[in-house]
Amino acid sequence: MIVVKTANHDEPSSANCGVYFVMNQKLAKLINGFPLENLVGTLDRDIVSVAYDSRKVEPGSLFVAMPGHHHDGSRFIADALERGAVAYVTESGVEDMMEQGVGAQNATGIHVKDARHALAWVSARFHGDPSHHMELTGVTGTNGKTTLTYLLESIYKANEEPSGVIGSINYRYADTLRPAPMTTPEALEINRMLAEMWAAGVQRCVMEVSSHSLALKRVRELKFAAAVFTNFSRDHLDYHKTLDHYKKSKKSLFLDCTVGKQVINIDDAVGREIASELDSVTLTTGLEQSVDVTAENVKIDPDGVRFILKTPYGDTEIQSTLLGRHNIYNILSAAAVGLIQNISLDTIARGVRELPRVPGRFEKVEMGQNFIVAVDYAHTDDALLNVLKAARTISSGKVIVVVGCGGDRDNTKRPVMGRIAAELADFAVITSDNPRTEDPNRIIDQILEGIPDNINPEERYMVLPERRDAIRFAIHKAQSGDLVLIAGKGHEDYQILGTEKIHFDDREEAAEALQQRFNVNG
Ligand SMILES: CC(=O)N[C@H]1[C@@H](OP(=O)(O)OP(=O)(O)OC[C@H]2O[C@@H](n3ccc(=O)[nH]c3=O)[C@H](O)[C@@H]2O)O[C@H](CO)[C@@H](O)[C@@H]1O[C@H](C)C(=O)N[C@@H](C)C(=O)N[C@H](CCC(=O)O)C(=O)O
Ligand SMILES: Nc1ncnc2c1ncn2[C@@H]1O[C@H](COP(=O)(O)OP(=O)(O)OP(=O)(O)O)[C@@H](O)[C@H]1O
Ligand SMILES: N[C@H](CCC[C@H](N)C(=O)O)C(=O)O
Ligand SMILES: [Mg+2]
Repeated sequence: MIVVKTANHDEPSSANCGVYFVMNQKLAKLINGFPLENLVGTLDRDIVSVAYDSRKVEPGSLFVAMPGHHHDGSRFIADALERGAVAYVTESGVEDMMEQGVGAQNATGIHVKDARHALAWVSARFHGDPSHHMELTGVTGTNGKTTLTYLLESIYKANEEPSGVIGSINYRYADTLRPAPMTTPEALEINRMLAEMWAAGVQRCVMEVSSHSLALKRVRELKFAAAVFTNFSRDHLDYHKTLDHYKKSKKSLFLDCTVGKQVINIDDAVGREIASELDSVTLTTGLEQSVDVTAENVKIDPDGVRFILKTPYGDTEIQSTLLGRHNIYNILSAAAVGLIQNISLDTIARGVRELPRVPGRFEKVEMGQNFIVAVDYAHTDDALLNVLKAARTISSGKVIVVVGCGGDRDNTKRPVMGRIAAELADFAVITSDNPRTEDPNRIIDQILEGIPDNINPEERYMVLPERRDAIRFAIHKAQSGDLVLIAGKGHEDYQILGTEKIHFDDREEAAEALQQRFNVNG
């Protein structure tokens, strides 16, 4: 094994007046300290950019060839070199590559055991380790991550601080707003964005840390000032295969990454497991156990939640328009992060109060109708269970749910979601979510498999594979005081049919259905 040693890291390349310039970096400095299996060629090279996709290589790039689920990135080294890469990192033997003629153009070949980790390493160094200079909070868990990031962003805003957010809905800081193709992007994009935020004067960033990103080492070389665990339930078994692998990935944020302070919901069994494996936890949260941060005098009604926030730093009254008991957990976690970052209880309470809604999370569609219509991103069985329980406490009449499950994703949750929808709602309309390349009717059959035989389809559920029809049916069925919950797609403004993405927004569809039913605005 070879370990290259050079001087220590510098500050982010260049930052002033909100302008961020990336300077050339020496290859030796980028790879400094990372274990190498072999090295062919010189490290004394200027690197102008890092790329893990050969199609994004430019003259002077370092190309990191990653093992993929469809291709071995090493297949694209020749392409990267043709486009001007001056060095490449690969898990394949560089001498073999040279023998095959790859690298004949005098590029530097670096053989490593773990190219994903190497990408995380060089991406962080190339951008000057921005997470070392900022206060970065990572949020993991099956549900609640996006909601928590919005809460924390609102708390920072109440504290009059600019902040950045990386998560499922978009990536944003200052006046910059980018679409989010992934909840947690690759290490290269994360570090680039953090460096831009830092250069723009943003000191605090909160990011969702998905289980994929942990398993694929996207966040491995980041320094988290704080990490939060929300909860653990079934999801993503298409990728992780076993619940144990999924759990280990989630836990690895706390056990394998650099984390300063921890906020852990120990009402959750996996939260307790993580806490027991750590030497200490900065703040525990929960409603059922003896914890550091909890809620008392809880009131949940159709307008939101109210409670007394009890913390080691004192108590304060919390009011939020976020709905349901699950959101109390999200508020407790956000408040705990605020507290460990020295934000006052008053400011935390204000930040929570001033967040009116989170896009697509129990987002109401209001057209003057006398029943509630809410769009919610519940796409896991636990989320559906929680949101239907919340719906029940909010509705003064019946609860009607529109639900489907995504294709090319975890199919083990389908029958469980079917059972929960049929058991907890008064009426369920089973429909399509994003079928992707699967047959929508097959997905629906798998959902139906979970519905117990004693539930009468005529009275309690029906199938309408076209999502638009399902939404219209539910809205036409609702009576005064009822609640229509449209679950699964939340903020998504598209539907993926096969490999095609069409515009489709549950909120727009619900508004149109209401308009059609009541002939509102014409
Ligand atoms: C399962 C997964 O995460 N896959 C990611 C993975 O794709 P892959 O393994 O299929 O890549 P591949 O096509 O085999 O290619 C291998 C390598 O060759 C490179 N390549 C490919 C073609 C070429 O011409 N040249 C070239 O260099 C690719 O850039 C890649 O680095 O590497 C790609 C490049 O970084 C990612 O875009 C891709 O994420 C896809 C889009 C994805 O859907 N990921 C989802 C599952 C995901 O990450 N989701 C999580 C969780 C969301 C949640 O919690 O709900 C998220 O954080 O978003
Ligand atoms: N703390 C919670 N516990 C259980 N369910 C929750 C919680 N918070 C939100 N939910 C439910 O989960 C859904 C998704 O919430 P949110 O988007 O905040 O989670 P997420 O972890 O970011 O999800 P994703 O993994 O898809 O990014 C919500 O619409 C709601 O139904
Ligand atoms: N980020 C999640 C979102 C799922 C949302 C649901 N609408 C679906 O398409 O399954 C995933 O890709 O698994
Ligand atoms: Mg999310």
